[in-house]
Amino acid sequence: MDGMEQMGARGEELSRAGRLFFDRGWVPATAGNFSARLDARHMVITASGRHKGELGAGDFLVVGLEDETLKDVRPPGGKPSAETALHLRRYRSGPDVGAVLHTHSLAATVLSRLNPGGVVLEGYEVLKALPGVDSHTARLEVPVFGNDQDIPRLAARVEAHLSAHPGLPGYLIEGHGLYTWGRSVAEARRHVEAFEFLLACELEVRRLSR
Ligand SMILES: CSCCC(=O)C(=O)COP(=O)(O)O
Ligand SMILES: [Zn+2]
Repeated sequence: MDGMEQMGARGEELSRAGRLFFDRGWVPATAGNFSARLDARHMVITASGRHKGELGAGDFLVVGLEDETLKDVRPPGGKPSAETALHLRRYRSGPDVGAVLHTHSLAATVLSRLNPGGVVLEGYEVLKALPGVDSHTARLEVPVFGNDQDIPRLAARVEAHLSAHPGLPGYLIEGHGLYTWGRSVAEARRHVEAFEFLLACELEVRRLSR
């Protein structure tokens, strides 16, 4: 597959994920952003401000992973996601990161506000959909980072934590949403589905236990 075909194929996968996530209520309004690795030096990412349930071929841009220059802007003049630095830093952490997905569900937003020190998920069978988890008895502490409009500064904080805690499959930003990733768009999408299910369960358990 040449570069253009790669971009089209990854864009199509990301658009399908966007439609699913919008239908589930995980990317309201223009919230969320999605990216996929094209090769060792490039990623494709959603343009800023686009409706993630209605993405088409003109809603993606190619960005260099090392120098961050825009390689292909369609339509010309489009700007990459405001949260591009959070994606770039994930790809730079290693070749196993093939896609990065960010959602803004109600559960992720509310739980991250209630638990700024981290959200603990344990006792759920669906935890096994996440990498490195082989039993419902596992205890996953999902870190919560304070929100920040300075995205490169936020990305630096996130990556410092992730490199000190290798194997973490995702994180939350307080009052904002979920970031997760995978080796492919399909794998990252599975991680979004698992996290969103687990976070919704956790919110419901807490609500019913009051
Ligand atoms: C409308 S939500 C505020 C911005 C945001 O958090 C987000 O995920 C979408 O930003 P983008 O620039 O990627 O459209
Ligand atoms: Zn966001």
